[in-house]
Amino acid sequence: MKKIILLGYMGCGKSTIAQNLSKITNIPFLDLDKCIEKRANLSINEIFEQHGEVYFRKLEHEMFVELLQSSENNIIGLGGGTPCYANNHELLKRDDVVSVYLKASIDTLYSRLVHNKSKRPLIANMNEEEMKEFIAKHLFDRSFYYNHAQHKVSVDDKTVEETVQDILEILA
Ligand SMILES: Nc1ncnc2c1ncn2[C@@H]1O[C@H](COP(=O)(O)OP(=O)(O)OP(=O)(O)O)[C@@H](O)[C@H]1O
Ligand SMILES: O=C(O)C1=C[C@@H](O)[C@@H](O)[C@H](O)C1
Ligand SMILES: [Mg+2]
Repeated sequence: MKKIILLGYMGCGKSTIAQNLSKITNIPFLDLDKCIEKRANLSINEIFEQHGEVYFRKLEHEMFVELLQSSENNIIGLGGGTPCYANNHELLKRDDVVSVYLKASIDTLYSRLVHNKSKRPLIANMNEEEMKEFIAKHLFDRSFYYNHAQHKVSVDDKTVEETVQDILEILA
């Protein structure tokens, strides 16, 4: 069975959707951010603060490659930036994976992130106006990489269950 990779911008629902998909399919879920935190014994925020983003991106790439190398069946939820560094986007095209971009609009992302930004170091210190502009520009830059996924699922105005159903149809 192929590994299932969920990707997309911060707050698009990778962790939430992957957990629910995992319950239905009985395929174990691995969250790349959580794997990195465990390996470094630090939170994502602490890694950024103590070692900087470049160090984080290196760890992120190594951990992603390691997860892909394991023979276990998994659903892997990537970090929001994973496809955009270290040529990770090329790994989304591999024959032994099914990669799905959870595509969310700027408004959807903003409304999900605005009250829930403290654990996300890239936006933690922004006010609401700064955040909206940041998301718009950042999403534009990152879309090139996200679009390397094999499949795209729009998550706007959908419940968790509806998005999970869309992914099950891709996997069928
Ligand atoms: N229909 C929905 N689908 C997914 N998440 C939703 C939905 N409606 C609300 N949410 C909320 O949006 C947030 C999505 O956050 P989640 O941590 O799953 O995103 P993420 O893509 O993993 O972000 P990050 O890249 O920062 O890890 C959660 O708080 C979740 O409860
Ligand atoms: O979008 C990003 O670059 C990030 C998203 C999170 O999942 C974490 O991987 C980290 O906060 C960086
Ligand atoms: Mg997540």
